[in-house]
Amino acid sequence: MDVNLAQRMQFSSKWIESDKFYRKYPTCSLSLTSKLKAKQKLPVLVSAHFQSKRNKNGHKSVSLKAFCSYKHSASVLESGSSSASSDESLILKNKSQEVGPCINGRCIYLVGMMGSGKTTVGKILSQVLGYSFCDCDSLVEQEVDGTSVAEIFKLYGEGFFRNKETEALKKLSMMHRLVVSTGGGAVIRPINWKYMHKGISVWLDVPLEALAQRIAAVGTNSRPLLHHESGDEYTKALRRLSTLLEERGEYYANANARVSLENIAAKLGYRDVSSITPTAIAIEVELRLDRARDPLDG
Ligand SMILES: Nc1ncnc2c1ncn2[C@@H]1O[C@H](COP(=O)(O)OP(=O)(O)O)[C@@H](O)[C@H]1O
Ligand SMILES: O=C(O)C1=C[C@@H](OP(=O)(O)O)[C@@H](O)[C@H](O)C1
Repeated sequence: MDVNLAQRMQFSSKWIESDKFYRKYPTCSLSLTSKLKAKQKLPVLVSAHFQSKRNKNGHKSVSLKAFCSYKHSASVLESGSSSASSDESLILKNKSQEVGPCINGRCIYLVGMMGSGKTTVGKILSQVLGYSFCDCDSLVEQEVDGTSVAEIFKLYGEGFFRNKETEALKKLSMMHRLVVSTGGGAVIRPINWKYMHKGISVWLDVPLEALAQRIAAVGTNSRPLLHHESGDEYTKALRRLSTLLEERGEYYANANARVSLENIAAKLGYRDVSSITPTAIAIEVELRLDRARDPLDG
């Protein structure tokens, strides 16, 4: 949606700068034509009525009506609606073009608890950055003749899996232009950090309840560390994940950047983190990569 607005806009009864609007509502696209930029000096009051609805596919649709009043007369400047998901994709693409040269081919390691979205977000990021995607668990499975992670745990134990995971991270650390989805437990070994610090690591910090909901929706079969609990899938996942997070929280904090879903929800005005799309999370990862570039330079 392309709505011409003057410099300031009224939104939800408070005044905000148009550039702040982008930061607060990254799914919205507003632009000033050069003609309107010139007209900014006119004493016009522009206000916008903004409505966001979710359609049956779960995609957010945003409609905006912009009003302009000048010398006691008011008129609708422009109105329209658009799907937030397509806006998000565009923002992500634009941000990738900015961030790409800064990260300069370094690998991106996504760390976080099981179910935090490392694979889902990692695939999206790799695509927009023109990187390859690698799932560290899949690499381990390949190394053990296609045996699944759950089977590896059952047949050879966790120690064997952790050694294979370290070997896989060592191999990956010699590569470039990869987005790596690491296993949730990769953070516990200091040697793994030595490898991951060759690239840029980002912690996807997702509240436990949301993790348990996601995992319960797909079942715990592929996640052997969740097998020992009793109860329904949600309770089982929540109980075990909370112990694991207590043990691991400080290790995740070793990452170069943290993307907190609670913070994204607050920023976007969502009550619940489950409304945040993987694309919106990928945008936030790129914003962090952008900010992380200075201390990482050189
Ligand atoms: N932002 C999101 N909103 C809702 N569900 C998500 C989101 N990100 C991932 N999921 C779902 O959560 C589950 C776990 O995601 P996944 O990417 O496999 O996590 P990880 O690789 O960190 O274990 C999958 O079923 C995925 O579809
Ligand atoms: O948290 C963990 O220790 C694990 C997480 C899993 O990966 P995901 O985080 O991709 O589910 C997998 O590596 C293994 O089941 C152990």
